[in-house]
Amino acid sequence: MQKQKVTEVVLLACGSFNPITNMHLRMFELARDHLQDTGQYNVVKGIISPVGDAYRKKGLIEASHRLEMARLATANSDWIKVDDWESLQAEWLETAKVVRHHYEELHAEDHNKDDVDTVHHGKKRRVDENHSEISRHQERRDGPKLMLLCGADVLESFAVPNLWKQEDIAEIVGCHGLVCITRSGSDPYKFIHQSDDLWQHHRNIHVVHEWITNEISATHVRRALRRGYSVRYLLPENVIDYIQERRLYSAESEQKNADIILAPLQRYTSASSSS
Ligand SMILES: Nc1ncnc2c1ncn2[C@@H]1O[C@H](COP(=O)(O)OP(=O)(O)OP(=O)(O)O)[C@@H](O)[C@H]1O
Ligand SMILES: NC(=O)c1ccc[n+]([C@@H]2O[C@H](COP(=O)(O)O)[C@@H](O)[C@H]2O)c1
Repeated sequence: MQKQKVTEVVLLACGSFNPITNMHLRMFELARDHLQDTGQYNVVKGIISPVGDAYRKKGLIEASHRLEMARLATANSDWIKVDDWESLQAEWLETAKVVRHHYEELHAEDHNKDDVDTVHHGKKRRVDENHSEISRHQERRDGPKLMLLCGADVLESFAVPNLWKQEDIAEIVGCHGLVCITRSGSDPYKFIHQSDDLWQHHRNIHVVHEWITNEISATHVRRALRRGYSVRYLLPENVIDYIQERRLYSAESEQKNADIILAPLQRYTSASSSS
């Protein structure tokens, strides 16, 4: 019997992580179990990429703190790492660009090994050229695949008018892959079924059903913190200590960016809706 080829996978989670919660960590475990159960994949690394301050979401505290909390939360993990590249960018970056950056990093060694002009230089090119380059590259190489890891709310946000560029969704889902964790109130299977664009790539979308309904969200955690309620068991202990020592979340911190009339994402969406 022919042995099935096992592909190495790196999981990338992008988000605010304001703050990181146990659910964010659990997402990685769920995704790894699910992919490895198929017998087709071996998950070798998880990357947490907190969004930069320029995202200007209401209540978003400084990236330096969000990074440090994510580092504390993953200190005991031998496979989940925190990456600061996205958070250090002066401007907000679309997720497709973050995925591209990490894909390039992963394959940088390969690129150095040969002279072939690959996606490494794709940054300056049009996105469709990038797509075919990534596909060609993936066909040629045995290197790890990069998959975006997210909750079902992010998948469903693909349908919010002008929030995501179609070519970005095609690049993320079509060229790389998506692992989506169910959240209560979401139905990712139905969502994928109803979208012709996503259905085209449905084999690249791995839906992981979280049977232990878990609605820990950073919003709930911040709310509890500013009301002085316990958040024990929702976040790692060392993250709670970090927050409490610095009094990071308060009514005041929740008002951060509240006066921003056009946050970068809205600017981008209104620009693309008028073009
Ligand atoms: N309870 C959950 N179940 C499944 N996915 C989750 C859950 N909580 C967060 N995620 C996912 O984690 C990723 C990063 O989350 P992010 O910090 O941006 O969102 P969040 O925890 O929902 O925060 P907020 O409440 O501030 O919007 C996203 O893909 C999000 O969908
Ligand atoms: N067009 C895009 O690439 C796009 C749009 C909306 C959110 N995102 C990303 O999704 C993640 C989660 O965002 P929220 O915390 O706003 O749900 C963030 O990393 C953000 O950068 C990307």
